[in-house]
Amino acid sequence: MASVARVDLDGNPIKPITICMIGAGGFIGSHLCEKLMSETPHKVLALDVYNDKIKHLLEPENAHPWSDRIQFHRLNIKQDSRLEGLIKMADLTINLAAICTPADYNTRPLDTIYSNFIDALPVKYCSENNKRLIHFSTCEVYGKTIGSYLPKDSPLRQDPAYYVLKEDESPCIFGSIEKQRWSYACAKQLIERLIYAEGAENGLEFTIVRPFNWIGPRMDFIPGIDGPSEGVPRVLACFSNNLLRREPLKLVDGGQSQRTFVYIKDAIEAVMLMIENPARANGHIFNVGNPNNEVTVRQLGEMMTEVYVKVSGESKLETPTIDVSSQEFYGVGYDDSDKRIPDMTIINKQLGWNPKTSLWDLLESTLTYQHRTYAEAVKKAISQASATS
Ligand SMILES: NC(=O)c1ccc[n+]([C@@H]2O[C@H](COP(=O)([O-])OP(=O)(O)OC[C@H]3O[C@@H](n4cnc5c(N)ncnc54)[C@H](O)[C@@H]3O)[C@@H](O)[C@H]2O)c1
Ligand SMILES: O=C(O)[C@H]1O[C@H](OP(=O)(O)OP(=O)(O)OC[C@H]2O[C@@H](n3ccc(=O)[nH]c3=O)[C@H](O)[C@@H]2O)[C@H](O)[C@@H](O)[C@@H]1O
Repeated sequence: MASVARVDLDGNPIKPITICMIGAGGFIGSHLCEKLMSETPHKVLALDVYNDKIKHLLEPENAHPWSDRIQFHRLNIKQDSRLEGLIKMADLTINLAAICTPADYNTRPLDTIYSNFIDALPVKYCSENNKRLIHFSTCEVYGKTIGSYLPKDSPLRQDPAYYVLKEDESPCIFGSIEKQRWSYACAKQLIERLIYAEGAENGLEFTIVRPFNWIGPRMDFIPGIDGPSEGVPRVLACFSNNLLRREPLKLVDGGQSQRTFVYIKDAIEAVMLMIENPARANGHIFNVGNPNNEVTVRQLGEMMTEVYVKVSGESKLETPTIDVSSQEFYGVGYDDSDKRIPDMTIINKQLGWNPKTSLWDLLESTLTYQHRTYAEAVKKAISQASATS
């Protein structure tokens, strides 16, 4: 409870602070706001163009005990003179705002680069006003592994030195310029360098977070239900949509790419430690992921299919997956990260954080949420579409 004395990792009492959270209405922001409201005394100035995912925290009729600790400001950081004032009112700024769905990187590369680099004005305002910044980057800054460039049968591909991703050692390896997939990773890399330089030259107190595929409830949207019918969200929402509609899951280029997935609730614990332990978090870049939850995308699809059968009580399709080329699914200029295993040394040492939830368990709670939230709406949309066709 907020009234119980809370201490940081060094045993010092934690003082209540005001946080300016940009992109608070998104997937990660909504979970972070929820945690801050229910378990801490901190105040949040929540900035976003949308607030659907945090409405439950804002509605006054729910008479929440935290209603005087969260304030929503609807604004687009591209063009709003209120931004600097809000950053000045806070002790800490957390910047989550970004275009971060791969389907946009090669089809809307300009918007992607502007959103992830040019629009990151909060860096300048934090530096000029001596405010602490926690900035969300991405594991995509590592790009492809060194191992992916070795011959297919090279035994070195099995050596962790060629694939484990380390904040202070691994290079950033992107494809050629016409592979516009890398527009996002490259913009994120440059903003990391800018933040690092502000730290080195102007004393900006910063922490950079590199999330490795955080997943859970409220991630992205279900096309045609709470997002555009033609929209392509990230893989969790794509596969959830297929399962809800009883369609085969589409495996891009055979689903051979590998990912490690971490449960959003575990990852939020890591962000809380960063917020409340500035002396341990400032000046660091942190991988936040779960190296134990590695699967190929094909294995993810198979596991989601099994879990969905369990939580929905529906039968499995005869053909649960189909292969689709990346060109067909994402268009020209797509490319992929082959494998993403986070090294955990720095986050273990500085914050003592470790993820807890297995992939099966996190999929079970997430797909239970997806089924409860969307199954009826999807059925209705399908029957309406068949009635009008
Ligand atoms: N979810 C992950 O696993 C993951 C992985 C790597 C990196 N990240 C990074 O974490 C951050 C948050 O990711 P997320 O998954 O919550 O994404 P999200 O799309 O759900 O949230 C981003 C939020 O930012 C808002 N936003 C974007 N541009 C804005 C603008 N100009 N003005 C105001 N608000 C704006 C959006 O409306 C959205 O609510 C992003 O920077 C993303 O690159 C996330
Ligand atoms: O979440 C992260 O850590 C980062 O990675 C994501 O990139 P990626 O993992 O490639 O995004 P997804 O859309 O979730 O795709 C994962 C894999 O599934 C595949 N996929 C996706 C959707 C689908 O229907 N089928 C399918 O096989 C993709 O080709 C890719 O190999 C996004 O770039 C960001 O959200 C973020 O920075």
